[in-house]
Formats: sequence, C-alpha cells, structure tokens
Amino acid sequence: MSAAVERSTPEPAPEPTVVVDDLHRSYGTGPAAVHALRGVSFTAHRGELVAIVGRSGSGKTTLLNIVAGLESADAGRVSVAGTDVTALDEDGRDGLRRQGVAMILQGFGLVEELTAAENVGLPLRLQRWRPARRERRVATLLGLVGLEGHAAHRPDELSGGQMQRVAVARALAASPTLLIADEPTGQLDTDTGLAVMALIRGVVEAEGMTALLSTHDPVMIALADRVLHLEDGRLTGD
Ligand SMILES: Nc1ncnc2c1ncn2[C@@H]1O[C@H](COP(=O)(O)OP(=O)(O)OP(=O)(O)O)[C@@H](O)[C@H]1O
Repeated sequence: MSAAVERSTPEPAPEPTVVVDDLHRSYGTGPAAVHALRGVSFTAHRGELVAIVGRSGSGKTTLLNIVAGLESADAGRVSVAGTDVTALDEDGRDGLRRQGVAMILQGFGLVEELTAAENVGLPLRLQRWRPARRERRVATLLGLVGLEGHAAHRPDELSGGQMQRVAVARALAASPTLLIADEPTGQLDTDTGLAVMALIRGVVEAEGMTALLSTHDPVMIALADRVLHLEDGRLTGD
C-alpha cells in the first residue's frame, strides 16, 4: 500500500438511520414481570436490510413497536432518521411518516372504509401526488404484490394474506427511507412471500431504503445484510 493511500482520510461512516441504545422494556411488576427487552443496542444504516430473528416471545414485536414510536421504553434511547423516538403521539407518528418512515405492523392498520387502491394511495395523497400519477403508482404496486384484481375491494372483502400485501404496497408507495416491518411475509404462501421479499430487497437496492424487519422466514433471513438474534430480550450476536 502506498504512503499516499495510507495517509488518505477514511470514508466517513454512513449516517445511521436507526440508533437503538440500551433499550429496556418490561410488562407488569414484581415477580410476574416480563422483561421483554433487556438492554438492546444496534444501529441500522441507509440502504441496509436488517432482519430481527428470535423465538416467539423473544421481544421482536416489542422492539419494532418502540422503534416505530407506538410503545414507550422503560429506559434507553431510540433515534429514527434523526428524531428522538420515545412514545410518540399521533402527531409525532405523522411527523415520522412525513420524514419517510413507513410501517407494516401486526394488525395491518388498513382503513376499513377505503378500497385496497385507496389504502395504497393514502401516503401519496399525503404527499399531494396528482391523481393520474397516483393511480399509476397504485396500479404498479398492486400489480407487484399480485392484487391487480382486488383494487376495488375493501379490507373486509380480503383475506389476511391479501390485507398483508395491501399493507406492504401501501408502505412502499411513497418510496420511504425507512421501512419497519413486523413479519411482513408471515401470512403469505411461498410464492407470494417470495414476491414480497424480492420487492422489499429491490427497493433497498434501488432506492437505498433501510429496512428493519422481524421474520421467521429463512429466505428473508438469507436476503438480509445483517441478522440480529434476539433471545429473551437480549441480542446474542449478529
Ligand atoms: N402488552 C403486553 N403485556 C404483557 N406482556 C407482553 C405484552 N406485550 C408483549 N408481552 C410479553 O413480552 C414478551 C415479548 O413479546 P413480543 O411480542 O415482543 O415477542 P415476539 O418475539 O414478537 O413474539 P412473536 O414471534 O410470537 O410475535 C413476551 O413474553 C410477551 O408475552
């Protein structure tokens, strides 16, 4: 290695999109308390797909809900895209969404009164996309998740797996910078699950999105840049 190269300034580390620092969360008190998170710390950078794996009850949902600002922590700090996230109110969560944070959390959060297409178009309405452009984007996304024939159906006319795909399409509609997803392929058959995983991986590659998701799926784990193992509320290595 030449002296010039040795002296060159190293590339600055990429700005972390998610910083989780010594997070603790318990449910209940006394001997019956459940310690769902016991000092979890990690960072996820721009353009990185981070998979959180662990047995049922290891704390994955608790961790993602706290990162998404839906639940509070007992101790520790979470910063998402530069915003300090402790339990946010609805305005705070809207603020996160405006900063490009999209969530696919358990229960899907679809608006019951709206069709699949209107649900997927919601983030684009918030960003004031013109109707024609919005409709094209919605049609593309519904096609990518295999729901082109269900655009006019409301959530109560869709199966669990179909609702999950609408939630994925909605989350990706407005090109988020960060996707937080709790088992995004949990209810999908193998082929649809693969299509959704490829879609998420593709957006990470093409648009530099950061994805933080929990999964039990070996294919999703293989597609991740990094795997965090949660065991009884602690990370055991990556
Ligand atoms: N609201 C709650 N009240 C009491 N205990 C809770 C609550 N939410 C989670 N827990 C407990 O905290 C622990 C972690 O739960 P969490 O849902 O985060 O696990 P998980 O890894 O996402 O599990 P799964 O893979 O089954 O979804 C579990 O022991 C669970 O029973």
